[in-house]
Amino acid sequence: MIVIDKLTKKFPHKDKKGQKTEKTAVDALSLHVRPGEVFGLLGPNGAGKTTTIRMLTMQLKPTAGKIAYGGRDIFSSGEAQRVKSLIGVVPQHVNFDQDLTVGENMELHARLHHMEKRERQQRIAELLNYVELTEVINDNVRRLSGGMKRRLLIARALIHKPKILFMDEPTVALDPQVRRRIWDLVRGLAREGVTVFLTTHYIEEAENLCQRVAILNKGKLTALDTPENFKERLGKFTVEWDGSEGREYRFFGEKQEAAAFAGSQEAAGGILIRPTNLEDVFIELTGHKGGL
Ligand SMILES: Nc1ncnc2c1ncn2[C@@H]1O[C@H](COP(=O)(O)OP(=O)(O)OP(=O)(O)O)[C@@H](O)[C@H]1O
Repeated sequence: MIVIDKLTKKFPHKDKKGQKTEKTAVDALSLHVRPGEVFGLLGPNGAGKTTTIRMLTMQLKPTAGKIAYGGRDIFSSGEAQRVKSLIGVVPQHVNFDQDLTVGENMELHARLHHMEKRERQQRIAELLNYVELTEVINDNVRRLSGGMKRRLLIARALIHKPKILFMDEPTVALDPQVRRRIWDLVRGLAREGVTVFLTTHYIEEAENLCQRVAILNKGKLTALDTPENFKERLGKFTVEWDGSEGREYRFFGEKQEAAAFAGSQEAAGGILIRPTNLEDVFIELTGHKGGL
């Protein structure tokens, strides 16, 4: 179980006049993630997602608050090694050793985890097979496509069989086909009992992949629920039409209510009744359009 309690990060900041002040990137965030869950942290740019992941992966110390895995505070003394073996990290930006091959990059990471030679070789072969990169084991990492690099990042993060996998924007800038392949990999991991904590600003990703989603806005937890419950709470049916300032939206619990409302708006252009999606929820809660 991941327990996050009033987690806060403030950075030194200079205001417009050049005066020293502080910027709160993460503001008293509290939530739990269950073992084996795929949990999504969704939010617009600058919401504090990366800062949260960096604290969860011990790359950054919180200003206040607590993080515990299996009931133990990750920042208490003597915990670093336990946490390192418990977690795997897929960073937002590719950070391979550019002069090495795919296999050598994996090998380097396995050595960092003090794995023995035979175990290393076996695990590297198994993982490259899992992410379908066996054929490029001897290629320099520079030669990989964006999607292949992402899959290699995932394989590398799994080298020591972590119980919790953190993924920061795992499919950013990938085409939809590659994105779906990565989603399949994540689902497979969850089936094997790995807890996956991911950040994304792709609504579709959260909706398709995550059992529960937390919406972060300006560092604060705005809402937390399953994608289904979010949609149900807003109203499962959406009526949208061309208003005076762009598209307008109304949400309804029952299809008949939506149809009756749409009927009463006959004069409006482009009227449409459709199922509510997580993007509608996101816009209602944050005022931002997602996926940008
Ligand atoms: N090292 C830092 N020093 C100062 N401010 C920072 C630092 N890192 C992040 N911030 C600020 O904290 C806020 C949250 O940033 P963060 O990168 O966590 O957001 P994000 O939700 O991951 O955004 P994106 O989707 O753009 O990656 C932003 O206002 C950012 O400018």
